[in-house]
Amino acid sequence: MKHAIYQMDIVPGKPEVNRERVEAWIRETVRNEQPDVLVLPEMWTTAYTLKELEQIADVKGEPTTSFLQKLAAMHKVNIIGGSFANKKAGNFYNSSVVIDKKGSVVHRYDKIHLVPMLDEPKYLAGGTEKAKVFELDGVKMGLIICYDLRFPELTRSLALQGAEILYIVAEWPTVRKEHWKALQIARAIENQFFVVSCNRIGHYGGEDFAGTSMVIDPWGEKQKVGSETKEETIITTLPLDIVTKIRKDVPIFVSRVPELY
Ligand SMILES: NC(=O)CCC(=O)C(=O)O
Repeated sequence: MKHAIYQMDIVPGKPEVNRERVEAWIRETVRNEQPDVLVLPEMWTTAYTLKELEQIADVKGEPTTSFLQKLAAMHKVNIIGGSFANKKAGNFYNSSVVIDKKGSVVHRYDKIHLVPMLDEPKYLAGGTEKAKVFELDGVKMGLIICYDLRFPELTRSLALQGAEILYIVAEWPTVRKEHWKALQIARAIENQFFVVSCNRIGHYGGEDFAGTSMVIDPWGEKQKVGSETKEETIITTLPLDIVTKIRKDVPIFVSRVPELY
């Protein structure tokens, strides 16, 4: 399964400009690489311009969802749609969508854990739905958003539902970059799935963002690591057959004794 990850430098508060950039990136990446799955970062339409959300957030997932649906169907490519600020029933959420090659929405997720260090709880409401896996091309997958990475209970639940790939879409600051790297490797090893992350690069609101988007295999080996300083596209093909082999060789899902903890 070939992936293209867009480690994007987001233009703050300019959804139209960011959508134009994403459209051009998708067109070019599909033409050059013919990937099966494209991956975008967290809050890629606006960055963390939380004070401006009333003016620039999506409403009930639009226009971003239709925009991604049109591009997925046109280019026959699956899209892990990163996340975007989204107004629903009077609250703002950090929402993600996943679109398949036909342009159908196969998954929606609102970020459950809001990050205090970037003021999310002041401006956003946390998701209230149980996290679920979804399928693209017959493969079970899970998706979390940035700060969610610190909560192993969430990713374990996705692994127990059968996820073979965990996507992490992020705007993770450089100041905590060692946490970003170590936690992703831990999640891959403890759940024996691939971790594919897409972090933004660049600066906003006094923060530098860490880039270092990663592809980690279920053994914990880094297959690809993005730059810490520049926008780039990371291309990788995941050998999914190793998930079953590793789960057989180190059978943690058989050895668990959840009734004791
Ligand atoms: N956008 C985020 O959720 C950032 C998370 C973060 O900075 C951290 O967990 O540290």
